[in-house]
Amino acid sequence: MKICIFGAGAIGGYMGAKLAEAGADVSLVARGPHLAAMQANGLTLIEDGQSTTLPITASDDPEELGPQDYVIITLKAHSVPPVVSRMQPLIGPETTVVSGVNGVPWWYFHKIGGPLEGTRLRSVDPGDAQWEGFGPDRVLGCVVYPAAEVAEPGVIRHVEGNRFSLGEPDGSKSERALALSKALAAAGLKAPVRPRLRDEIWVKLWGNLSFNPISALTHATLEVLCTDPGTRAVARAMMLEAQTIAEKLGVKFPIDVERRIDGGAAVGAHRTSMLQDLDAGRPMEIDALVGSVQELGRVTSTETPTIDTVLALIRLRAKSAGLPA
Ligand SMILES: NC(=O)C1=CN([C@@H]2O[C@H](COP(=O)(O)OP(=O)(O)OC[C@H]3O[C@@H](n4cnc5c(N)ncnc54)[C@H](OP(=O)(O)O)[C@@H]3O)[C@@H](O)[C@H]2O)C=CC1
Ligand SMILES: CC(C)(CO)C(=O)C(=O)O
Repeated sequence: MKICIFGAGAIGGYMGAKLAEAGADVSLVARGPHLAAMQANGLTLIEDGQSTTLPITASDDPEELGPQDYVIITLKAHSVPPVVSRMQPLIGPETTVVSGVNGVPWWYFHKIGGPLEGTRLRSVDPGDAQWEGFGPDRVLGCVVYPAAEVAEPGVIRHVEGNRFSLGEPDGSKSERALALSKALAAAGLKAPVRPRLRDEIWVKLWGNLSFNPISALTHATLEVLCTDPGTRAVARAMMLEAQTIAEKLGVKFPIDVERRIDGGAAVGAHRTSMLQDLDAGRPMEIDALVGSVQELGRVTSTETPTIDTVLALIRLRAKSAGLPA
């Protein structure tokens, strides 16, 4: 089984290192100093205080790697549409594309059934680049739970978690989903195949939708913003608007908003990825995490006053920092 991880930074590097360690046929697409370091020295994973360096196939040229059984995309959401055409050499007739990206996935309305079947999402797939360039039938969904970072070029530090939930858009336990799940499990990762992946997408998205922009606007850690009564109320209002949208789309939430916010507080003094991106002058995943939910609000005729307000503020914050909004 040939697996290529496209955009092998923190999450893709972590998954790639675990697969390589287990002897899988895995290659990574990366760029810049991180790629150069992996090509020169291999990929180093720091996990549980132990550092392991592995030889790895890494390239910035998909032509060199050729068609794959699985292409696992672990780019930031906004980085995907511009590189769909560059990914084509990795894609053969049987290739499965796994979308390991936070936020509402571009394939959300594929095989959902009902009147919204096939609806495209401009916020996450402008110009239908992924819908047309991959084709939704190739897609296997993925919710990414681990936290990791690129400690220095070529070096991935695992922070916590090892679950990558997988799910077919139609909820089936397909052969391709089960085979990937087995390969990831053999690498020591948890990769359950879920019949209702969209439910998990929303529980994760609840946090990213609200905690991420609030942290970037206030520079507060998760612990602080989830316990401060004012910002907790803003997060709650955003999450309740999202819940109304999701339930109209058939989602069942296994927990309530208060428990989700308490879970955020329990993570402690974490600076969300959006705050880290803002501080580092990198584009933030605003459209995938917040704009997409506003778009789903329009699609389901749901009012989203708090999401609209926070989205306007975070977009302006990005603009003032000279970043894409
Ligand atoms: N990190 C985490 O703990 C978690 C992340 N996620 C989600 O996972 C996804 C990936 O995040 P993360 O791993 O943190 O992101 P990273 O930025 O660490 O990884 C993406 C990598 O792709 C590279 N890249 C970008 N464009 C290209 C290109 N055209 N060709 C080759 N390489 C490219 C980037 O290089 P460069 O640095 O030069 O841009 C970077 O190394 C996001 O959606 C994120 O929200 C989810 C859970 C936790
Ligand atoms: C906020 C958190 C921890 C989960 O909601 C996250 O995923 C992020 O920092 O992007």
